This record gives sequence, structure tokens and C-alpha cells, in this order.
Amino acid sequence: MDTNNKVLLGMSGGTDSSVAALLLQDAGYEVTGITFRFYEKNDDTEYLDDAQDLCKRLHIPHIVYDARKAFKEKIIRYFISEYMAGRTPVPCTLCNNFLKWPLLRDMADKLNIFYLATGHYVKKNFIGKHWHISCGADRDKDQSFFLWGLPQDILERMLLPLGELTKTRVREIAAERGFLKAAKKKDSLGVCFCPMDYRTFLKEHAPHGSIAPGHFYDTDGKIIGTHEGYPFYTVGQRRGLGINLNKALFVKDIFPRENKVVLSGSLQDLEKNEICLKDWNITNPAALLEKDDVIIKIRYRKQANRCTVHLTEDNQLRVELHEPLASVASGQAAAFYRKDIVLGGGIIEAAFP
Ligand SMILES: Nc1ncnc2c1ncn2[C@@H]1O[C@H](COP(=O)(O)OP(=O)(O)OP(=O)(O)O)[C@@H](O)[C@H]1O
Repeated sequence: MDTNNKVLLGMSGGTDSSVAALLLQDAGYEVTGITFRFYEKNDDTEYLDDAQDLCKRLHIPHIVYDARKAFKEKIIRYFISEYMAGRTPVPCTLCNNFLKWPLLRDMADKLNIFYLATGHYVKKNFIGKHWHISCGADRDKDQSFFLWGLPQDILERMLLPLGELTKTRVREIAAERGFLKAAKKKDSLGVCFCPMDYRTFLKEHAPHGSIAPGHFYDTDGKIIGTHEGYPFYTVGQRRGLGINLNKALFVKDIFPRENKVVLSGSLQDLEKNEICLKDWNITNPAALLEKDDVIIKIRYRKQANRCTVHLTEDNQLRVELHEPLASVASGQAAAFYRKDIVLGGGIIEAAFP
């Protein structure tokens, strides 16, 4: 598509996308807002009214697109089936890379709008003829970890008005411009369809009777306690096990078929030196593969390990860790970085000591 001055902005009704709308308009773009109906807890649609009100005040068109069926099929079903398979899903990563941004692109194509925007706290950079996501200036809000899967045709069309800003400044901008409701909105917490407690969600939504109490085992195969059902546990988990042996215990392995959860008293027992990824995406293979200065992150915060990434003949990404990494759960996402630049990522298929 040819470049034009138009931008389709994903609007959640929250502070960030509201300020993104203001900033894009200030910069001279012809903005259209779009709100996807992904999931509505207790049928609450206030977010639609908030996005619509803001668009009215800014005199920009606003579209509502019902994506609830796609969200249910692609994200919620996947979320439940991953836990039922003993894995740890990453719904926000999947939604961003394989639903939200592709939907934005497809809708923009239909409307002949070139640019795509959101209120994500990330930047983008053009390096070695390839577009890359990079960390947002606000390190606490940086969302680069969630966007490793975006293809070039989306990256090149992205506008990211909040990349250089802090959340504090974003709230100030909303207040200064008289958008007080947007300025004061709470930050969204965790997964949108079960922000606090995924266990309650699983109890309500997993197939009836599929989650039952079972046994905790030690690494020698001895029963050491009772658990509430294997889907309620994640490899590496320490808290909330409901077992007290006067020492720290970690979930080492989960065996769904036997409803068996193995605990270990030593974090070293959980350490892995190699990780295999599926559903991966690489921005520029020459910048990532076989290099020794790449960082892998498997958690949103506070973890960064050096690694070397190999592409095997059967098209798997094999990650050789330079130092071992504990608590690697299959199903989780891994993102590769060089400094602030996202080089790609994938979903953890398996990890090896
Ligand atoms: N339902 C939605 N429809 C369209 N775009 C959305 C929707 N939800 C989120 N987005 C876009 O994705 C961005 C990141 O969403 P996320 O939920 O991770 O962040 P957030 O901090 O809650 O953002 P906000 O303050 O705008 O609600 C939002 O800023 C917005 O641009």
C-alpha cells in the first residue's frame, strides 16, 4: 500500500491510547480510532463509551469491531488448553502478535489507511534494512517483550507515540489537555480476562471434571503431599503450593497424564542450559543466529541471560544458554535482545539441563 497521512489507532478507552490519539493528531495525522471487542467481563462496555467519547471530543471517526469470537478461539481456548497440557501460556504475547496487530493491519488495509498505532511503550528502529521493536523510554512500562512476533509489513507501518514518554508524563498530558477521566484511569493489570487469579478462571472454564486433586512427589518419586490439580502449577513456582516441609520447594516437573507435580528443594535442580523454541520469529537472521552477544528474556522483568541461537536443519531454534537458567516453563515466550533492540523470539517447546 502507498504511504498516506492516515493512521488507524487501537483504542482501549484507557489512558495510553487516549494520549496516543492526542499526540498523533498534534503531529498532523488524520487519525481513526478503532476499538476491538475482545472480552467483556460482566458485560461491562464502559471502555467502548470512553473511547467513543474521546474520539468525539477530538472530532475523529471511531469504529467498534467485534472480535470476541476470534479472541475466544485464539486466546481463551489456547490459554485453557495450554494449562491443561501442563504448560504455561502467554496470552498477551499471542494476542498482540497474532490477533491485535494483524487485525489493525487488516482493518487499515480495508480503509486505505497506511499507518497503524497503539499506546504501547515501545519504540522502533531501522537497522540493517530491517525494522525492529526496541524498549520504551519508561523502563517500568516497557512492553517490547510482548512484540517479538510482528512481521516487517506491520513494523514498517507502526507509529508509536508513547515510545519516548514515561507513564507519569502521559498522565500529565491527558490532565493538561482536560481529559481528566483518561488521566486518572487505573493501569490494566495482567491478563485482561483473568487479571488476578487464573486458577479461579480455570476452575470455571476448564472442561467439567478435568481438574482433580493429585499428589506432589519429590525427585526420588516419593509422595510428599496433595495438590489441587496439576493445571494450577507452573514450573519454577515456589509460593502457593500449600505444602510445608520447613524448606523452600519449587515445581520441577508437571506430568498431566498422571496428574503428578514433582517438587524439588533445590533451584539448581531446575536449571536448564538449552531451550528449543517453536512458532519463532526472527527480524534479521544475520543479526541473531550464531552470535555470542545476544540476550534471552523469558520473563517480562528482571531476567536477562546471554545465549547463542542456532537454527537446526529441521527448522527449530535451539538456544544455548551461556549460564544456566532456572524456572523455564514450556509454553512461555522467549524474546531475544541486543541491548534495547528486539531481535525475535518464540514459544518455549522444551528445555534441557
Ligand atoms: N480493545 C482494544 N481495542 C483496540 N486497541 C486496543 C485494545 N486494547 C488495547 N489496545 C491497544 O493496545 C495498546 C496496549 O494495550 P495494553 O492493554 O497492553 O495496555 P494498556 O496500558 O492497558 O493501554 P491503555 O492505557 O491504552 O488501556 C493500547 O494502548 C491500545 O492502543
